Amino acid sequence: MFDIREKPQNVDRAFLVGAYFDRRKAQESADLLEELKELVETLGIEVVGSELVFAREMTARHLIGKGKAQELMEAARNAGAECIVFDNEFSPGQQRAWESESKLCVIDRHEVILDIFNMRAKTREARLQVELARMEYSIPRLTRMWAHLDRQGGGAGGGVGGAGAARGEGETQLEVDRRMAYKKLDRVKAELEEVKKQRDTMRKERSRVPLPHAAIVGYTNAGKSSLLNKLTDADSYVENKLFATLDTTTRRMELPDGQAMLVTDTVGFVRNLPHDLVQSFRATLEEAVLADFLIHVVDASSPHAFSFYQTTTEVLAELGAGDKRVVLALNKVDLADDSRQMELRRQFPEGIFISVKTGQGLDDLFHRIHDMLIDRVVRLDLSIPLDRMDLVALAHQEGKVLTESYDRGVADIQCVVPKRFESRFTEFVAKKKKSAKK
Ligand SMILES: Nc1nc2c(ncn2[C@@H]2O[C@H](COP(=O)(O)OP(=O)(O)OP(=O)(O)O)[C@@H](O)[C@H]2O)c(=O)[nH]1
Ligand SMILES: [Mg+2]
Repeated sequence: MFDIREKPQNVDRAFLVGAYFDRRKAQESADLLEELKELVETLGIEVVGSELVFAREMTARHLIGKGKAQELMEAARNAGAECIVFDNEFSPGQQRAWESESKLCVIDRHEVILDIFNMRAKTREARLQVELARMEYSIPRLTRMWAHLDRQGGGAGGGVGGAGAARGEGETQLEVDRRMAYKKLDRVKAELEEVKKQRDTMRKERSRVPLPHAAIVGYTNAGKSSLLNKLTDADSYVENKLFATLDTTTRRMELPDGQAMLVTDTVGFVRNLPHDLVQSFRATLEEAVLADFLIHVVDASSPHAFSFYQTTTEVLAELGAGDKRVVLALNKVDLADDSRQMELRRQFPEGIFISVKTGQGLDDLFHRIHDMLIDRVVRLDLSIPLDRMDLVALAHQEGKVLTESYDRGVADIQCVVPKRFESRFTEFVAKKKKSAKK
């Protein structure tokens, strides 16, 4: 069988490297390296050292200059690291070069995130999505895996290839491995399709009850699951960890005025999230794309709040949810002092300060959500001819019919329907009755 390396499990100490090639990016790269530290620690790996490197140009073999590369390898070894983690994305070739010269395992940010996702994925769908993303990442790196096995004296039969992977004539072992890997990839894709179909069915079931639907989105650790729990008395998995949630949970909630709606919790975003990982979580995030509006949660206590906010909006745009209406909730305001709050007010004039922990600001949030629901529906007075009874049926099905009467081949109805259906009815909007002025 084709297996993906479970490398970080064998690694206890890591040395981090972040390289930047434009002096203006110094601060951003330093922040990202700090975040990488958190990501690596999430995997249970101790960070024994790190270095931020400025390089004038990228090189094909080591990404950065050879002398600097050797210096870093030396530093990593001296610090007792078993692994070098790069904040930049590596080509498979660059990764190989670093590994063979440093004799340490070398991974990049992409692989760290894949491993965290792998650790966290719980439902079948999330597991399949992660497996798919990891396979897509690993296949171009198969030569490297194979080299590892060779070195361990494992060779044929172990890890890659295996039973049923008989080598065709003129086929190298590597080609056999690739063929097997692609076969497995297709299997996982097919299985995922199946799960998606089930999810679609569930969604259709849900849309039969025409409840408004909001999705909670935001950077990882912002407090999305906490907010869902607070809003719905639900029991979503809350933890002070990155990517605690990898599946979407949809729950019903009631606003203080008794109005019901659905709320979905989603996976958190992170800067430099591998593109294919975003793609593979597209299905899960579809909930966000299909929701009537979004509740964007930002961790107000983080000095990086604004850049977290930007990342989330960028990923949302990439997913096709860029033009959704948004309620912006600046959470954890209990941890932000007055001057910080003033700064946030400048950065996010439309934001609502909340604290899921203390309950502060939740009433404001409810109000804003309530406002969102009001302009989601439209009230119509209609005169529909009887040969268009399908529209009367549509009004019943998708909205609420308030009054209904039949007279001389025409159905007069007053109804409230979701805005997206309004255009279907415009032709039959009742002319205003002539006012009896004369
Ligand atoms: N001080 C404070 N902590 C909060 C607040 N809201 C959430 N937290 C904490 O923030 C951490 C992250 O909360 P989660 O709800 O798991 O965050 P999330 O956005 O769902 O995170 P992921 O699922 O990892 O993307 C937890 O330790 C929460 O207890 C708040 O208003 N104030
Ligand atoms: Mg969560």
